[in-house]
Amino acid sequence: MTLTKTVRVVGRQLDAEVRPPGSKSITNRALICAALAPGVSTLRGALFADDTKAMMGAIQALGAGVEANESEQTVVVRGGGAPKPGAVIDARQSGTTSRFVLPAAALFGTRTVVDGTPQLRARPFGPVFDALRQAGAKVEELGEPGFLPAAVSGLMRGGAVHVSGHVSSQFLSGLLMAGPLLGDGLAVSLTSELVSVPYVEMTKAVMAAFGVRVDGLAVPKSSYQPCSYGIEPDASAASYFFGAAAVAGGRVTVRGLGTGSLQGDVRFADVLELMGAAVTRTVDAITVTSSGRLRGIDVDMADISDTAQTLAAVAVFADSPTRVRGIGFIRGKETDRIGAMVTELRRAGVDAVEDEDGFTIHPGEPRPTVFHTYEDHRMAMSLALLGLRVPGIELEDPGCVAKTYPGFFADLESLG
Ligand SMILES: O=C(O)C1=C[C@@H](OP(=O)(O)O)[C@@H](O)[C@H](O)C1
Ligand SMILES: C=C(OP(=O)(O)O)C(=O)O
Repeated sequence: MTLTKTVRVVGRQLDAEVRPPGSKSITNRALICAALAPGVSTLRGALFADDTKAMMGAIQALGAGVEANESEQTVVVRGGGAPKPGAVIDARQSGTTSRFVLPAAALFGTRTVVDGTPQLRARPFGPVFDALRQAGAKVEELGEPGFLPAAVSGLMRGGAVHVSGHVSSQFLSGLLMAGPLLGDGLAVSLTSELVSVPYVEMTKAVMAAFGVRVDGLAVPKSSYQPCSYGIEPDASAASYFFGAAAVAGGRVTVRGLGTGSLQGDVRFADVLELMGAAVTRTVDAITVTSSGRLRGIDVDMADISDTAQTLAAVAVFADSPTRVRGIGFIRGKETDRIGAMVTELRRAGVDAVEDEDGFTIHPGEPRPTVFHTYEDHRMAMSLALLGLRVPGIELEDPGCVAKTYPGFFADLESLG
């Protein structure tokens, strides 16, 4: 029998504050930069979840010392080491870990194997393999061509490389982070339009905190400096709490995220504003207030696609259809997120339509449903929002949220 989680309906207007755990994306960038910085760095406010534990294991395999203190949310990293011959990295389910660690591993010339779960093995890696070869590395594709597992070896020299942008921005971010340690530096050109653009700005900002400058997409040869680095809460995680205010009505404040955030996904609050919610922002908090009455919108989410499923759940309760565009590439994430979301909403009786580059959600009254979650944390966290308003919503395999947010259901229940 599958273990399920029943979501409790919120019977009154919300009035709550929450501080989600640290950003997955910033934690995994800071771990890579700290591993490449000779000396001791301290990361504060780090995320402890499956994806970041995968990265902690990965940088240890690359020779870094890692002292993690989960209750304090700190990670002390001794950087500047090197992998031992025969190193094997298990990136688990984590796209960021695998795509960031491949270029970093190729800096050492030691043969290193990178692999992950069957789900990660089904996600695309061809663009980073090609780019590493252009920079002088040897890449062995040990399974299906273009997919994990793979082994990198041979010393990369760097120089000019071309990489596609339309599949994932993580290829570009991973290359940039390895760039300063290459003999010839690195100058990347994109061969197709970049998705998830704010994540590349985040990459540059974290590199800058560790003393490395990026000019456009060129990284001159330089070196990382160890530092003490504070990590803000996860903005994709925050989208579920903003969504909760929109769905249940009332007010939710997310602490620790504000006008200076490094994360594009804070813009999910702007999307709810377009739907009729009120949003206030300070340097340290974002508050979403809603009457629960929402209008449908037409929106491009190519920059903030991790929040597209959150919007799909919210859009069910709007008074007109919502069309989301620009996110065809999310079919290659933990699951085909467009197909999965449309399938599940339709199972609940909602008129949801799959488009090539997104979906359209028509207003509806979902019926009690046990939702499949497709081993995708964002399917579980998004569909949970329906349960705040509709009785009888259950989620299969609720433990899948551990990929980025092990305490999600406790925090959701803390809202009221
Ligand atoms: O660089 C990052 O930290 C991420 C980039 C995005 O992926 P894509 O660039 O593949 O869209 C996002 O979906 C992922 O959760 C984290
Ligand atoms: C797509 C995601 O993760 P990743 O690509 O890092 O596995 C996500 O967290 O939604």
